[in-house]
Amino acid sequence: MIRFESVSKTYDGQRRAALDRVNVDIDKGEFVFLVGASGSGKSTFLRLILREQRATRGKVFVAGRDLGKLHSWKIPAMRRQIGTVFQDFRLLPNKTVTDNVAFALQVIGKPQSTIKRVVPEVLELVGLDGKGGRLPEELSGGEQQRVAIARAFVNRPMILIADEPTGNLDPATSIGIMKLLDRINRADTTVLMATHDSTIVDQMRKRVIELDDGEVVRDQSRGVYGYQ
Ligand SMILES: Nc1ncnc2c1ncn2[C@@H]1O[C@H](COP(=O)(O)OP(=O)(O)OP(=O)(O)O)[C@@H](O)[C@H]1O
Repeated sequence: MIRFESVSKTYDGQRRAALDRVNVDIDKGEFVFLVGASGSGKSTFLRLILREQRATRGKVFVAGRDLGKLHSWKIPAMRRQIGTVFQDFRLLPNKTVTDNVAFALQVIGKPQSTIKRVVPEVLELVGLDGKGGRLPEELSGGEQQRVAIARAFVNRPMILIADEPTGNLDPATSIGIMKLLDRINRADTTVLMATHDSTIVDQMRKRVIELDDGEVVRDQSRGVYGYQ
């Protein structure tokens, strides 16, 4: 589903590579934690998958497509297959929960009848039924993150990328969010999550890929946050 073949990325004007000859193969339906110190290259790794950045050397494949050869007009369609969730939720503050989720479908041209049917379904899936009429500011942080996950998942993407999704949440709320991501993963969505949350990584026992200074220094199935 995601394949990095000897991928290096050096940002313009930088001497050090943000990613250095990275080889990674992630299968459909896997759940993968991406860990590493600040500046180790996690966000760069995620940006390459979204084609927000291009590899300086090597090849990145998503769903069999070589992103280096992807025409720029094909990028939006490729990105539609990837849901994204961030630490800071990134909801539209003046839109209700329902409208935040519906908007994701409107922009890709889904008919109103589909939107009316699908949005309540996904809100129920994330545990927000009955809260569709609220504004983001009327929700807790955990609930706001559930809206963001609903929005990322409503189009049933093949891949869900989560960049520090529990970074702003307390431990109990974080567990709820992880249960939700686990459920989404069980529905055959490949989940890739960058995190500093060692408790979560240690509890979940999923595959762990660790970056250090742009290099993969560990790739462990059923791993923990740090070395054992
Ligand atoms: N747009 C950019 N231009 C130049 N250098 C960059 C850019 N983005 C990141 N870098 C550099 O690339 C390296 C990797 O950064 P990256 O953001 O991928 O790390 P990270 O692991 O996601 O860090 P964090 O956990 O703090 O989010 C760092 O040295 C950073 O300074």
